[in-house]
Amino acid sequence: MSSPPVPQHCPSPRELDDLELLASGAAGPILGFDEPGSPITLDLPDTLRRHLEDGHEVELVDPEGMPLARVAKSPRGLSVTPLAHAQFGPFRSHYLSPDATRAAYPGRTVVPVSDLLTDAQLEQVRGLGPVLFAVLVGHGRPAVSPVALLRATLRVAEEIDAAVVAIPLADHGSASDAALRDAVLAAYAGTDRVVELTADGTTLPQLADIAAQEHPAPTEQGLALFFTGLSGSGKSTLARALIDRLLEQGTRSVTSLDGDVVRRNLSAGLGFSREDRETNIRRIGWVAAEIARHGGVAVCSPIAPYDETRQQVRAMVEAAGGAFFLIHVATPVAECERRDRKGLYAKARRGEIPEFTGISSPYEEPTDADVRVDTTARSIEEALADVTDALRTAGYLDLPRQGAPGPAPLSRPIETQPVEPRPAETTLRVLFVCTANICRSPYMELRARSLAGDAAKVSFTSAGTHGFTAHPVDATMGQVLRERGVGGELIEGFASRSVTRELIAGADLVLTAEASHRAYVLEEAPQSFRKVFTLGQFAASAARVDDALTGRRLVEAAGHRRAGAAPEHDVRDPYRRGKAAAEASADQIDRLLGEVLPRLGGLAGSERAPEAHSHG
Ligand SMILES: Nc1ncnc2c1ncn2[C@@H]1O[C@H](COP(=O)(O)OS(=O)(=O)O)[C@@H](OP(=O)(O)O)[C@H]1O
Ligand SMILES: Nc1ncnc2c1ncn2[C@@H]1O[C@H](COP(=O)(O)OP(=O)(O)O)[C@@H](O)[C@H]1O
Repeated sequence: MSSPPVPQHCPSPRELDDLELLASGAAGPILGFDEPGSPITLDLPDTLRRHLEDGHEVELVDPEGMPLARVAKSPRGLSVTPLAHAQFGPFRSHYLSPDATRAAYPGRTVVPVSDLLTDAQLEQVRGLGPVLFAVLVGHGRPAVSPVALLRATLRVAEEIDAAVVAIPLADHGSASDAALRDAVLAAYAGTDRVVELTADGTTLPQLADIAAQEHPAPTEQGLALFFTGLSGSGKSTLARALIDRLLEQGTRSVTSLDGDVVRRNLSAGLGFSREDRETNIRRIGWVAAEIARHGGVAVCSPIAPYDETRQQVRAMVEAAGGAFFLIHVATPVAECERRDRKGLYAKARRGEIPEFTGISSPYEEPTDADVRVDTTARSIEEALADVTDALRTAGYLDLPRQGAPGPAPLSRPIETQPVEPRPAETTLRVLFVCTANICRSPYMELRARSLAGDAAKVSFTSAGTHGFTAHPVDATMGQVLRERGVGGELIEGFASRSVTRELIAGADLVLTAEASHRAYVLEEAPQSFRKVFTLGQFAASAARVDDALTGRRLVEAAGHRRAGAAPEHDVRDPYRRGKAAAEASADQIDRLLGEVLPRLGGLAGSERAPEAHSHG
C-alpha cells in the first residue's frame, strides 16, 4: 500500500531564511523550529498543525514548489530533515555552511556586516589582519537589500583582500535574537575571534552608486498610484487624466491598470464575490509591484472595497521598493447613482446585480488615504488638482496644473522642441478616431473630405479603437451625411478599420471623438502625445494660439499650448440612439470642423514659404 502524499507548505521569506540556517547547522544549539526559548518558529495552517500532531510529516517547499525539507513533531519542537539546498539567488556561491566556511577561511577575524561600510569602519578593519566579512543578509536585518549589501561588501573585500560569507540570519523582532546572533557567529568563527564594527563614519565613496540605487530620490522611486472608490465615483476619469499629464511630462514610464480593463484581461472570468474581488486586487497589486520594482509608475483604478486587500497591495509595492499612494475618490453613493453611467445602479436596485458595491456589497472607507477627493459638483480639472497637489506635497511627482503656460513661448512656438522641417508640398495627414469607426469618425472623415475638396493639402482618414473591419458607415449616420451634401460614392466607398500604431505613426494629427479614445491612442503610442487631441480640445487649443499659425505649425503650437480634454469637448456616441442623436452629434462635429478646417486647410496655399524655423 502506498502512503498518502505528504502535504506541502511554502514558508514565509523569513521562515525560508530560518530553514536555510537550520539546514546548514548554523543555528548553534537550535536544530529545529519551535524549540523552547528560540525565535525560530514556523507558522502553519491549522490543518497542517493537526497533521503534525498526528505524527505525520509536512514538506516545506520554496515559492516555485521545489521541496526543501521535511518537518515532523519532535520532543523539542519540529525536527528538520533537509532535502535540498537553495541553488539560485544572487551571490549564491557565498552562502556557505559554518563547516565549509571554517574549512575555506581558517584563522581569519570574523567581522559581522549588516550595512554599507563606512570610511571609519574600513580603517578599523584594516587594523585587524586577515578578515572574513560575515554578511548578515537574513530577512529584515540588513539596512539595504541583501543583494546590494553583498555587492558592496564584496567590492570592499576585494580592495583589502578580505573573504566574504553570506549568512541568512533573519531578524525575528524577538528578545532572543541577540543570543541567536551570537550562536550563529560562534558557529562560523569556531576558534577564530569575532570583532564587531564599532566606528561609524560616512558610507565609503566607492559605494555611492550602490547607496544611490538603494535609496532612489522620491522622483525616481517606483510608484503605485492607487485610486479606490465606488463605481462611477470618477476613478477611471481621474486616473486617465493623471496618466495624460504624466505622458505629457514624459519623465516617467506609465502603466494603466484600470479596473474595467483588468477585468477584461488579467482577471477575465472573475466575479464579484469577496473572494474574487480580493483575487482581482491582489493581481493588480502584484503587477503594480513589479512595475514599481523597475522604477515605473502604475496607475490603478479598481473599486478595491476591502481595507485588508488594499493593505496587501501596499505591502507588495513597498516590498518591491516602490511607494504606494492611495487616492480615495470619495464621491458619495447618491451622486454615483445619480450619474449611473452604465445603468448598473438601476439594475442593482432592481435586484438584477447581486453584491453591487455600495448597494448590496460593502465598501470599506480607507482610513489611510494620502488624499481624499469628492468629485461631486466639481470639474475633473479641480478634482485632479487635489491629486496632483498631494503628489507634489508628498514629493513624488511635480505635475503642472492645467492651464499653466506651455513650455514654449507663443511667439517662438518650436524653439525648445525642434521638429523636422518638412517640405511645403507634403500633405498634412489627419486621422480621426472613435470607437467602432462606423459612426462618428466616418462622419468626421467624409464630411471633412467633402468640405475641403480635392485641392486641399490635407488628407483625412479614420479608424476605431475597437473598430470592426470593413463595415460600412452606420445607416443613420450615412443618411445624415447625404442630407448634408456628402456624395454617395464617398459614403459607399467607406470601410471601417481598427486604429494601429502604424496609422498613428503615419498621421500628423490625430483627432478623437472623446477623451477616452485619446487615452487609448496614447496608450498605444505614448510618444505621440503632442499630436493627439480630442476634436473639441484641438479646436480650443487652436483658438489659444496665434491665428497666423496654420497647418503643421498650428499642430506644433497647439501641442505646446493644449487646452484640457474637458468632457464638454467630447462628441457623444449617437450609435443606435436614433436620428435626432445622430444629427446632434453631426451638428457638434460640423461646428468644430468649421473652426478647425480653415486653419488646417490653410496649408494649401503659399503661406509655408515665409515660415522661418528658429531652431538650429
Ligand atoms: N457587483 C458589482 N459590483 C461592483 N461593480 C460591478 C459589479 N458588477 C459589475 N461591476 C462593474 O465592474 C467594475 C468594478 O470592477 P473592479 O474590478 O474595479 O471591482 S473590485 O475592485 O474587484 O471590487 C465597475 O466598474 P467601475 O464603474 O469602473 O468602477 C462596474 O462597472
Ligand atoms: N470632477 C469629476 N471627476 C471625475 N469624474 C467626474 C467629475 N465630474 C463628473 N464626472 C463624471 O463621473 C463619471 C465617472 O465615471 P468613471 O470615471 O468611469 O468612474 P469609475 O471609474 O469610478 O467607475 C464620468 O462620467 C465623469 O465624466
